[in-house]
Amino acid sequence: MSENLTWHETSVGNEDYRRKNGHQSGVLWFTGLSGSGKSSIANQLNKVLYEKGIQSYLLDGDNVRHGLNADLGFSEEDREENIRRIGEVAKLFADSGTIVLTAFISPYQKDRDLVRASVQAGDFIEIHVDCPVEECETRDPKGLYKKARNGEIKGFTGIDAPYEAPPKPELVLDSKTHDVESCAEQVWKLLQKKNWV
Ligand SMILES: Nc1ncnc2c1ncn2[C@@H]1O[C@H](COP(=O)(O)OS(=O)(=O)O)[C@@H](OP(=O)(O)O)[C@H]1O
Ligand SMILES: Nc1ncnc2c1ncn2[C@@H]1O[C@H](COP(=O)(O)OP(=O)(O)O)[C@@H](O)[C@H]1O
Repeated sequence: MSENLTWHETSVGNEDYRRKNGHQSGVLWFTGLSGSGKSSIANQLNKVLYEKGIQSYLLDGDNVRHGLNADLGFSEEDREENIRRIGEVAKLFADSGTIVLTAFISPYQKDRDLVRASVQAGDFIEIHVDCPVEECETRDPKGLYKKARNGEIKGFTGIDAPYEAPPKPELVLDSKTHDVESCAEQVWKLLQKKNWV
């Protein structure tokens, strides 16, 4: 970090935004294999939140890699930096009173833990979108598993790059046996139980 920097306190803060919005803010961190359903479920939940008048925003893997993280690839170091930057952005959204939904593979537990540790205690909900790799490969919505099997993509998560399933997530969604709406509904119920909404 550069020297000669001073943190500025702002006159309007997180509690003010939360009071104005009438709900809690924080990070809903969806993690799982490619094709497990992170984007579909987070999108569905975001729609539900929007329709209920809740201040929310979805940060999605492919989209963020088109802009903010366009310089990053899929080595372990680049994935770490990808998640670090997304964590910083998510933190800013949460600070602004928003429920931010993130849909990234985020395969390493240490990277997810760093994001959790960077926000206020209780403001991070880790959601494992759990789906066997065989099912993800059958779905293969973008044809990437096929490419990975053909050797056209190297270091593909679940094929020849690791995915560390979270040992203690706040929620596990079984997206093989539950449809998108039902998975989104489970997250909504958790938000109610935790008095976020
Ligand atoms: N090598 C490799 N491994 C995994 N995924 C790959 C790879 N190359 C490209 N893609 C596409 O990039 C999307 C994953 O980006 P993420 O930013 O979520 O990845 S990570 O969290 O940094 O691991 C992922 O999107 P999702 O399918 O939505 O998960 C893929 O479309
Ligand atoms: N229960 C489910 N939850 C989420 N996606 C599902 C489910 N069942 C089938 N799908 C399909 O699986 C694919 C998941 O793709 P996507 O949401 O892009 O996953 P990810 O963001 O994890 O890569 C979509 O084509 C979706 O329609």
